[in-house]
Amino acid sequence: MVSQQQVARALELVKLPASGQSLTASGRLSDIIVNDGKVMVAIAIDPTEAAAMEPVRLAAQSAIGGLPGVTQALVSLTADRPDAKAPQRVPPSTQPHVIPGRPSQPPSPKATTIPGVAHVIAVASGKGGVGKSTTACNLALALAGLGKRVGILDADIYGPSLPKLFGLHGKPRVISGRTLAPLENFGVKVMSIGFLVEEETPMIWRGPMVMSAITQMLREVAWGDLDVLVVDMPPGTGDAQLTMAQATPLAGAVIVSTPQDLALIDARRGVAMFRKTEVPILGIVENMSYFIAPDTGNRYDIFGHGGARREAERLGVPFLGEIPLDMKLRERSDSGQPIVATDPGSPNALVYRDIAAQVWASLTGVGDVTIKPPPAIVIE
Ligand SMILES: Nc1ncnc2c1ncn2[C@@H]1O[C@H](COP(=O)(O)OP(=O)(O)OP(=O)(O)O)[C@@H](O)[C@H]1O
Repeated sequence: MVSQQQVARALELVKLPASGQSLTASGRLSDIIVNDGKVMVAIAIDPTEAAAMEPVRLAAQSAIGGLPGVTQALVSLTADRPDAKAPQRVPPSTQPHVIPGRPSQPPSPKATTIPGVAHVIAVASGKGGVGKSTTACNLALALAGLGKRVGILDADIYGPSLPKLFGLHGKPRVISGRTLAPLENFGVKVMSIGFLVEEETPMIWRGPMVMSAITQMLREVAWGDLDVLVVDMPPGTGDAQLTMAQATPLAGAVIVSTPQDLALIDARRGVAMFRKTEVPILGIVENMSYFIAPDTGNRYDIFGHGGARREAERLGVPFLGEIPLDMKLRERSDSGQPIVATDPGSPNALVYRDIAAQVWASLTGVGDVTIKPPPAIVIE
């Protein structure tokens, strides 16, 4: 098993071009994270040094990769965003590897697009546990059901749930160099940090490391041609989420909330965060909106149904739909059999399809998306 000390020693042999100083002694290294053969480290740079430091990054990566016991080395350059009064541009060819640090001066420069990907959308929530990942998963499947080419990226790297939701296990195949092949199920391409680290591993990340991991999953994955890439964002509206919203070329954001006042306050923060970064709000989804008792058919508004619709009206953003609290939905999600893929004709799957149609219409400006019921299966 490789240790942090061994990595630090290996990086002593990598020298900075200008001063000849060793990388380890330069004070530019972040914490070295070693996790079951995978090593992650970031090098702090000034944005103007991006091109000059790229060979250093590559040298560091191969020095770490050459250590016995290392299965994967991820080295990234990280830069604090330059002061707005004195904008400094990073050469486009090196942009993908430069990760902004703690943001200080909104708005940010727009992130570069991902070749082959027409629209990147975020699914976000102001707070955790409201069903953001469940919504992202079923929205992606519903978009695929509308005939779109869809990928989904798990940016919720503190608690990646897409492997479970999509019933996917195993490691992504390395296609060439650093490029990974996404995994695929139900016709949707999926990439998650959960494929790269063991399930039970506690994930301790520093801000720049979060960005570096997400940036690599965005840009060093062979997504191919996609109509939509859905990004399951980390929950919350802190610096990590703001930086993420700035560094990703987002065409829009879907906010997921439960109907309670407390959740709605957080959802409002989510809307404000995307507005600040000039990302259009595609709309708000109310999850766990109501509950229909399966035995009696009685309806219960457990969390006070309708709050998200009112909030959307107040904020002047579209209200996309209501997903009930539903045991079958939870069971299917938890067993890797998402409802839109495995029971596409069910009422809840149709709600997701309706939400997907509205999202697609907003992205493309096409308002005539009609929802056809899925084909009936005839057994003769
Ligand atoms: N409409 C629903 N009905 C029943 N259960 C649901 C519903 N939506 C989500 N759940 C369940 O709630 C739990 C949390 O959902 P999910 O992981 O999607 O939330 P999240 O907001 O992404 O959470 P986190 O912030 O922890 O990533 C899961 O067990 C999921 O199956």
